[in-house]
Amino acid sequence: MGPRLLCVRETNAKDELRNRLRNRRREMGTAQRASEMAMLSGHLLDWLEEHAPRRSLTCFLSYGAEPPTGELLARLHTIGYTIYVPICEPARRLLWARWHPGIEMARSSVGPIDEPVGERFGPEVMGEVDVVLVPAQAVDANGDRLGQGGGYYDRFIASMARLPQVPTLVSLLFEHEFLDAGEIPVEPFDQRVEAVVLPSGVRNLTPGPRADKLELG
Ligand SMILES: Nc1nc2c(c(=O)[nH]1)N(C=O)[C@@H](CNc1ccc(C(=O)N[C@@H](CCC(=O)O)C(=O)O)cc1)CN2
Ligand SMILES: Nc1ncnc2c1ncn2[C@@H]1O[C@H](COP(=O)(O)OP(=O)(O)OP(=O)(O)O)[C@@H](O)[C@H]1O
Repeated sequence: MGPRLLCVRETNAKDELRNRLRNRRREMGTAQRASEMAMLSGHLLDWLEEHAPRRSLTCFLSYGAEPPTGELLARLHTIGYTIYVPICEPARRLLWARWHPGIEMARSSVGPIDEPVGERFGPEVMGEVDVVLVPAQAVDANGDRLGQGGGYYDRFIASMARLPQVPTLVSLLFEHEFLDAGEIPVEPFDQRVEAVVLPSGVRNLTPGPRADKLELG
């Protein structure tokens, strides 16, 4: 099979898995999502003590049935973290804005979501950031990640390659969203995360060979 056909197959497989995972998140209900998030947040806060010496990170402002980050963000601010959140730009690029409780929000230029007002920062601000919390619908034991399908974080992570130091990439997942190695279909542009935080604890991931790159030669 040629590279182009291979990508069509992987794209369809991703969409199917995304739909299944989205439904499962909705079926969990608010109470279970909140309870898994509370357990996960405890592990994350402990882990950050060692992995975020400058107390600086990025986090997403959750929407829909994502792991709800509201209380985590407030807690991180209280204990002194500098927090950046993603800003959607045209052409599926991300910029970054500082976040703190009560910051004024305004409608995004590209979609029906609200984003903090204030200065925008490019990828170079990641030189000051210890950890990027990467939104995901699922991650497998290789660190391969399935996102919302915009490719925003894949592009952003690729754009950090030229920085002298890159933050640690970590996803927050509900327990059932951590999958066996190879369960996530991958395409050549997909970027991996290094660890996941689950309600049961932190898992550091050991990347296996890339199936896509092998098949494409
Ligand atoms: N909370 C949170 N913020 C986040 C992300 C995220 O996953 N979670 N993102 C992570 O990347 C970025 C936004 N990602 C997005 C991904 C897809 C679409 C979107 O419009 N999807 C349409 C399909 C559009 C199209 O294909 O033309 C849809 O789902 O209907 C919007 C934003 C940045 N901020
Ligand atoms: N580095 C890149 N350069 C150009 N296009 C890219 C790059 N990375 C991803 N894309 C495009 O983004 C699209 C979506 O990718 P993918 O399905 O992996 O998104 P995702 O990782 O689930 O989304 P997100 O990162 O927004 O959470 C792909 O069709 C791909 O063409």
